[in-house]
Amino acid sequence: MLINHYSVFIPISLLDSVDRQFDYILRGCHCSARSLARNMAFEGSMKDRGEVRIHESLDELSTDLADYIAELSEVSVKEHGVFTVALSGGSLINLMRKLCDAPYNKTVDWSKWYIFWADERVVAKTHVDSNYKLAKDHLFSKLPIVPSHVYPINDSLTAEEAASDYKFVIRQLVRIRVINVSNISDCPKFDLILLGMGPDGHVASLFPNHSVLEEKNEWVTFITNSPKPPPERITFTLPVINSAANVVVVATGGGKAEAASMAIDDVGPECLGLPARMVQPGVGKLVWFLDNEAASKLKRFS
Ligand SMILES: O=C1O[C@H](COP(=O)(O)O)[C@@H](O)[C@H](O)[C@H]1O
Repeated sequence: MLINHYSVFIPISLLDSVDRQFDYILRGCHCSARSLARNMAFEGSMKDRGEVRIHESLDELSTDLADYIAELSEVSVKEHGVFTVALSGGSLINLMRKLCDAPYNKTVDWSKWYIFWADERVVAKTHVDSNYKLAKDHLFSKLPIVPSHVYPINDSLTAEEAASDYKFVIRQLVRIRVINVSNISDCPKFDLILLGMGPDGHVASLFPNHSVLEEKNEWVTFITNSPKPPPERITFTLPVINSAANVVVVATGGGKAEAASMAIDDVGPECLGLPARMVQPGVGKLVWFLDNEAASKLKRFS
């Protein structure tokens, strides 16, 4: 027997050690009754840190992530005719791979997708380090996305020029209302910004203790001294990320457990400057997709 996408509240007796700020939902995806217990995933929400979804396996996480993105796409297309989505690079792209499979490849209205990058390495679009190349090779070359709806950075420019050019491109699309405008800032309001998180807690190309975290005026900025190679990058700023209608942060593996705890748990002021913790959409929704390893140091889920 297959049981798909059911939800059941955990008996309160099982939650004795859990802070009551959370509403826990026990959720099984695509699993047989016998394997139910093994395939369970936890889902909870916590004030301004958003919703946290913890998965037993990468396969289950990928399915839930694809479901979630497909749902947001449907809602956005219904509400304003398009789905504007900003991608990151890294492990996120492989975790989005299920979007290329049934049913999503047929059911999602790909013609309405407009694709941007929350951060990009300043390298040629054909370079192995390019976030555009990664997404193209593994995602949108396999999907019927309209080529003119894909907005890579201009790779013939310097980092500074590329950031300013990208901002211009986004501004034009805001002007013609392909991209919505935030009503809490003068920033674009992307329907979805998808972020990975590094073991140091960086998101997009916003690195810990970097002056880029202070940028309040620009939509897109650049760095030339990234602690993670390659050094030259452009990135959405925190005001843009925090103006999105939806932000998803995906982190997997034990190497990210400390950063995940610092980003999500109710911890001391020393964590407040961690880039992943500074992701705090003003009116949008924040959802964390973690596997067990990345969630292993979360106080509230242990
Ligand atoms: O350099 C980058 O790293 C982060 C995290 O990558 P991951 O492989 O650890 O998931 C990524 O989100 C960002 O887009 C990328 O430029």
